[in-house]
Amino acid sequence: MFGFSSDIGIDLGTASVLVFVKGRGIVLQEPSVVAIDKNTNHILAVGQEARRMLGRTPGNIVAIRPLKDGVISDYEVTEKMLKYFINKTVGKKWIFKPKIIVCVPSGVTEVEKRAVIDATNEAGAKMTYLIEEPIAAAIGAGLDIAQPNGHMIVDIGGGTSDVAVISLGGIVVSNSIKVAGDKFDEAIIRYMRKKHNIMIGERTAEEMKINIGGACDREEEVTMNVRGRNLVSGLPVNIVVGSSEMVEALEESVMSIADAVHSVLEKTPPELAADIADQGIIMTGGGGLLWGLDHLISERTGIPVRVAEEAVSCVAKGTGKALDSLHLLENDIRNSRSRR
Ligand SMILES: Nc1ncnc2c1ncn2[C@@H]1O[C@H](COP(=O)(O)OP(=O)(O)OP(=O)(O)O)[C@@H](O)[C@H]1O
Repeated sequence: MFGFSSDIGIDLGTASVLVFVKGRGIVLQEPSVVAIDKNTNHILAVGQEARRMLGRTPGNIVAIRPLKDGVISDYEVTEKMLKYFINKTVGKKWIFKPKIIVCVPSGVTEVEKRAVIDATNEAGAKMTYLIEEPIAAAIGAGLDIAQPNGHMIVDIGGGTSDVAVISLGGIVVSNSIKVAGDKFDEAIIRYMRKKHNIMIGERTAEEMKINIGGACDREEEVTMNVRGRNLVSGLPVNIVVGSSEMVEALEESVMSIADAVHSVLEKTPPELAADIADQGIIMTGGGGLLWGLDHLISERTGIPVRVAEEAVSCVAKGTGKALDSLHLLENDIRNSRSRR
């Protein structure tokens, strides 16, 4: 059965992929994970199903996260994953191929941009456009970025934290660091190994971050039962971990994000800095939901911080909305040659 395709916005994230279809909104949100049979090179599962396999695969199966630190680390697998998600969204056979906008972190190099464009074209786009993450996040957070008014966006994803000052539809000052949600998880794994002699998996670390993690101490300590493997005995163990321990584990990562925000503010022209001081900083992305991070950045900068509504889907929504203004955003969106 042949179908008509609609234009698509994709937030191609390190942790998850979100797909926005014009007229339908966000239609897909799945982890950026692919499970592959190493012997045959066949894809066994993509997204949610593949994520369940992370850390639990037999020798011949590998569960891969093809994006690392906000950029494509495994090109072929990224292309296959994109193909799968695009097919899942619009079907396999189109009369017209869709135009696709993909969102990339503000710090990506030309080579990395090219890799995203090629993978998307290979996956079936008629034309691929790129939009920088902070611009998409700002549009998704409902800001009117076309005005001569300074806005600061802090988008904390899985692989990168993007800090940007936006005015008149463009980025004036920005910084992108490879410290975000994934580094929080790694810090928790390291902490558990050092302090408790326990090895935990990535998924457990993420659960701990979401349930008891924090950038500063809570009024009331919360705890979680954590399962792992004792490094000395090699046996499975259960221990109770408290939220104040997580503050200690995450301190260094959280501080580098606060430093990045501070350094962008230092480089911001005074008029725009005054606008930001009036309106506050907007935080988006899943990593921005870390308990108390808004509070910590606000304390460090003296500027109020607001976490955007639906912080995780903000970038995808903004990418989708940008489909309506491709002509207006031509300066920020890099066009690519279409492929046959
Ligand atoms: N409530 C929460 N508290 C803390 N972290 C969270 C919460 N919810 C999600 N996260 C984290 O947010 C991160 C994913 O965020 P998001 O989906 O915005 O990233 P991404 O767009 O895939 O990554 P990137 O933009 O770096 O490519 C993950 O590290 C996830 O563990």
